[in-house]
Amino acid sequence: MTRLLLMGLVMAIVGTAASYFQLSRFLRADLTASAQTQQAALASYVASDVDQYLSERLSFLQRLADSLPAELLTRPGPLHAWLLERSRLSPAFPLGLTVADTSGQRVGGEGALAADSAEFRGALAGRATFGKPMAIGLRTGLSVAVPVHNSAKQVIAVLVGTADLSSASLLDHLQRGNGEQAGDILLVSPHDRLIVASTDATLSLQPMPHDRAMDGFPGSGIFRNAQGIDEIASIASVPSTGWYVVARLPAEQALMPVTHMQSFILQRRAPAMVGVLVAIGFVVAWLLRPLLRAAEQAEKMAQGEADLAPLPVVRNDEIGHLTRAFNRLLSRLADNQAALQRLASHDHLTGLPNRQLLTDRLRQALAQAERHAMPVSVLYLDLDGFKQINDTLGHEAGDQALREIAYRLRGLVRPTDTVARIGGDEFVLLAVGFDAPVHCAAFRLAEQCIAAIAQPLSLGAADTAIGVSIGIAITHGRATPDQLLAAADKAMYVAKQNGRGRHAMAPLLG
Ligand SMILES: Nc1nc2c(ncn2[C@@H]2O[C@H](COP(=O)(O)OP(=O)(O)OP(=O)(O)O)[C@@H](O)[C@H]2O)c(=O)[nH]1
Repeated sequence: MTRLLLMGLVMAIVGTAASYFQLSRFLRADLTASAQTQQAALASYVASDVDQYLSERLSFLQRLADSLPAELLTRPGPLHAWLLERSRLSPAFPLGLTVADTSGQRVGGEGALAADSAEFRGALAGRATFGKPMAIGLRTGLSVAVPVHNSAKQVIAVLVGTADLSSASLLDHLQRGNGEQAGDILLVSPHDRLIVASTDATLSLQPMPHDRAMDGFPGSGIFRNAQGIDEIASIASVPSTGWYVVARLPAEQALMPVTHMQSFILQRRAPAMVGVLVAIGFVVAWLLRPLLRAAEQAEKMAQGEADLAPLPVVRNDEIGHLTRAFNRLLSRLADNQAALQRLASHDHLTGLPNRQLLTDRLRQALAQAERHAMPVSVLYLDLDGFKQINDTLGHEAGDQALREIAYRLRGLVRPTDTVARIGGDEFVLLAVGFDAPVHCAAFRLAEQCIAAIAQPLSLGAADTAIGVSIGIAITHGRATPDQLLAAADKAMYVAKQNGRGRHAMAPLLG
């Protein structure tokens, strides 16, 4: 039963472990794929939003440059007023609008201006150019420079607008895209190796860390970041600036349902498993109880502590079948035992009790005789001239003669008396409860024996006659079996010496 329970336990553990690992793997793959899709959509949405935000500002600035009256370039006051007026009309460049001549000298307006900056040089070369994001106070500023042309399409000045990248509108885009989920979105300038903006404000304008996502790996995947944490990240580019947007989410966060499912399995399945095991234990114990009882009973029988008796058949199942088969085996064993006992206590030729059984019966008879003051008589018979039958007619005929004589002797006594064969041609009759006078009754029985044995025996072709000498011994119980038999044997010798075919009486024993 312990082995069955152990087997059940192992099966339950293996089943739970298999479902634990299979479900975890399946759920992990599923969640990773859906998180990657989600991050990819988010990154490209934010990237196109940022691109639109910057393109709008660029084209607005270019329109402004194109509408700038050339004569204002020589009149700083009115130019300044013109720029202030445009700033008021549009919040696109809250951190300043500045006009510089081709040597980089500010002509009017306010805000960042650097004659050696890439954007200034780009604009001088006739290209609208984005500058490097920079901190302006607590804000993140981005300078955009566009050329101002004269009617001959020559660059006569540069208009620089400084947009606010930390402005609510840009962050709104990022935060709205980020939604409820943890993780963050970064706007990265690979050229400047700089984080331009992030939903995590502390990362804004920080140097770009070195990891695969940040290095511009296109598409989506699971990456290990600079802190050694696995992230599900997607990258989408912002074409107008060459920047890109990284939408990233800690893998642990994305795979939270896997952790929940695992703890659910461990917390719910473990008690259920214990319950199932207890139930299995009870059922197995109920099923095996008859078998255990039968085994116990059989063990007692084997040890000799209980009699060989059929086991009760409790149920009509396999165990009942086994119990019935065991009972049949038991019955055969009892038969064999009885046959063995009979062989040990009976003469195999005539079927009469042998000397051992005669001695037992004598002991019982003597004990009873002593208690009830009853006489016990023993007649010791030895055939006369039996050897001659063997010698003349053969051993087989001798056997037949012995069987016939045994049969005749049995017919002379009561069922409670004993006729035993104790030697080759020696028989003993044990008779109890003769009427008084006992010796007369014993004589009568002896004469009946002599007469019965004298009857011709049909052995082979001719009838044969045989005689018998009989010694009689009588006691009232105060002799041992051996003493009684020895006395009867001695008397039988007297009968032989007196001429055979007769009986003689031993002196009365106590
Ligand atoms: N056929 C047969 N003969 C047996 C068996 N057991 C013993 N005998 C023979 O019985 C004979 C008994 O010997 P005895 O008692 O000396 O023979 P007996 O001729 O009766 O001699 P007395 O008693 O002096 O008359 C022997 O020849 C044994 O071989 C048996 O089981 N079958």
